[in-house]
Amino acid sequence: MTELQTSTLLSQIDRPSQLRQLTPAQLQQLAQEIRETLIQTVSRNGGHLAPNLGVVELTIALHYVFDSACDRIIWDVGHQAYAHKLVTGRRAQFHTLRQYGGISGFPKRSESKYDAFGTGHSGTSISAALGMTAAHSLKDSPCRAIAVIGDGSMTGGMAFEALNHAGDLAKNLIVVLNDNEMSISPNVGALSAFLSRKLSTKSLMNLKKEMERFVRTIPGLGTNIIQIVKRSMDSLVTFFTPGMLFQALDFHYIGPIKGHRLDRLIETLRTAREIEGPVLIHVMTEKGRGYPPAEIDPTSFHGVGAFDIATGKSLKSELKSPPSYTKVFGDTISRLAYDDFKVVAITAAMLQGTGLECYSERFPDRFFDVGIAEQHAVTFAAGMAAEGFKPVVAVYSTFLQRAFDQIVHDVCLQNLPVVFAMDRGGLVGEDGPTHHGVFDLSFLRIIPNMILMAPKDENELQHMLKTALDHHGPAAVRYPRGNGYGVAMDKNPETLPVGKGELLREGEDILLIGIGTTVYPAMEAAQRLERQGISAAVINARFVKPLDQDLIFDWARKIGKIVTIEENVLQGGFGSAVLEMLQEISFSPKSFVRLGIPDTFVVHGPQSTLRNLYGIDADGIENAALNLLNTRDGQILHAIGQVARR
Ligand SMILES: Cc1ncc(C[n+]2csc(CCOP(=O)(O)OP(=O)(O)O)c2C)c(N)n1
Ligand SMILES: CC(=O)[C@@H](O)[C@H](O)COP(=O)(O)O
Ligand SMILES: [Mg+2]
Repeated sequence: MTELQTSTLLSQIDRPSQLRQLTPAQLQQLAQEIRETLIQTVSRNGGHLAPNLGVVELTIALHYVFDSACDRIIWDVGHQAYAHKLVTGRRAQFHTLRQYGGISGFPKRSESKYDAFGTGHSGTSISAALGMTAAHSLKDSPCRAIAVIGDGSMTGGMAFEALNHAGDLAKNLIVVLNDNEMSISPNVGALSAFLSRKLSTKSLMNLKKEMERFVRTIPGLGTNIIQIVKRSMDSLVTFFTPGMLFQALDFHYIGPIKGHRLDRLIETLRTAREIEGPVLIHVMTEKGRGYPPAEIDPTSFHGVGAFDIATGKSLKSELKSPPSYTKVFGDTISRLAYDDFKVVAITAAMLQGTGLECYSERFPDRFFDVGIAEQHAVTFAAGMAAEGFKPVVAVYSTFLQRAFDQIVHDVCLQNLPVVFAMDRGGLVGEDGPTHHGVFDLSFLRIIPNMILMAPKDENELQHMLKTALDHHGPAAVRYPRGNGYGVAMDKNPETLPVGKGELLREGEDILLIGIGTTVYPAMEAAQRLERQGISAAVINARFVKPLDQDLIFDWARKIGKIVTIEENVLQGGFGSAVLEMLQEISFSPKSFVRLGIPDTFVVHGPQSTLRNLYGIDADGIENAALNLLNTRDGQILHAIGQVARR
């Protein structure tokens, strides 16, 4: 073996096969260098620090044992793939992590041949790895597929569907269960409790040793009897440990293994590679390992903004900023739950992210964290609604996508009063295409019985939540990632008239109709247009469904030139709804432009950059309005997102 002679080993690793040239001591040193790089980079760019620090040794071991040019390593969620990126040829770009134009914070097939499968949503790795394993077998390929899944992600139904199928297929799949006893917050559920039976495992191991010793002291027992006792003790140990579950699913179970011991990991992975049939390796790791602030508070360091390395403190300005929409949601729902004991809140492992921490402390009996199980969350809510409760499913827009059928079949078809509080609606920023919540207006507005609204600011959010809870059927409120505008908050949340928008500004030349985050930019564009002698009317639609037909038709008829603006895909979204409504009443506007996200997956980058890119900020709306006013009457322009700049 040629040893690499350098103090910075990482700078010499251009491809994973080079890891095999390193000595055990060098591999340890590399782990240290990777940790330093992770801390440095994430402290500047933000990102998922604690999950990544926890899998440094596991990443090295996987790339050491497997030939990742051929074998497929699939990272579940993919928020822990930074070390993988560092050793697979992206070291030089790593400083651009999560930045616009830079490398993604998640595995991405278009970014590297080593990113075997794109991820961002939880629970997909075992299915994908099993699909690859089945494909390899059909192709007669020797390549292996390895799913690396966290204990949190293992709480999702899809992971179990895949395990069930894998046991049946009996192919050579390897699943690495990365157990740090944490989801974003401490992991919940019976499975989690079962997996963490380590103490009992230890005591059972001791018991086993003692029994063996004892049996050997009994005179006259032949080796056969001793072997039988030993074997029964082995099954006893497995029976009372996590192995039992996976063995019942026809997996070979190995573990629990210490996940920061490179030698153990390498040895175990080598063993697993030689086993016929599906194998599950249970690896115990520590979230945040090697950076004390993250070890102490792995939840805050799960995903962080820029921070000071010495103190671990956020570098976000200390200046008082307006409350986030998430905070306003949490405060409002607590208030509404105080007034009405039938209000219950449900999260799918996003306690902090959805702003339910205070609520969960005040109303522990009426709070349910179901694990990373959005589909179950929705049908669970439907069950509670059927019994007269008013469930609020607090969920990121992007994660609700996977519960579409539950919304249709279990909630809307039965017209049950479930409230969907959809945080992170619209462009979320640095997490990128896996996390942008830009489809919800389209996929929810097509479902009968659903009402769907989006607030223009944080004050309107509290009113919409009250409106949703007062409604006698399914209701969805969609709001963005980030802070409100700092507007005055009305003292009490009020019920808004369902299906009514508001006219914010009268005008004569052009009509701007915004929804949610696009309303204030539309107002700003209108002010800029006014300075150029153009009079723009602005409507805040408030509801995507039902639309305020009277208000929109009234102004559409008066002005005839219309721009709709939405932070959603144009396909089937808000603008489409307005067009359909006008067509239904046989009204043809003189010209019509829809601004929104075109038929594409939006990359990662700051929200402001992305909004500008797709022309849904004040600049874009102003430009679109000027372009439209320069066109001949009688033209219906179906703008596709980016509008040509003047
Ligand atoms: C479908 C879905 N729901 C929610 C999330 C948000 N989320 C990202 S990571 C995470 C926790 C994952 O826990 P685990 O798999 O144990 O990984 P760890 O962070 O502990 O390494 C959650 C809930 C997601 N990515 N996908
Ligand atoms: C990986 C994942 O899905 C979450 O950690 C997500 O990145 C959180 O996003 P927010 O930062 O918007 O809460
Ligand atoms: Mg975990």
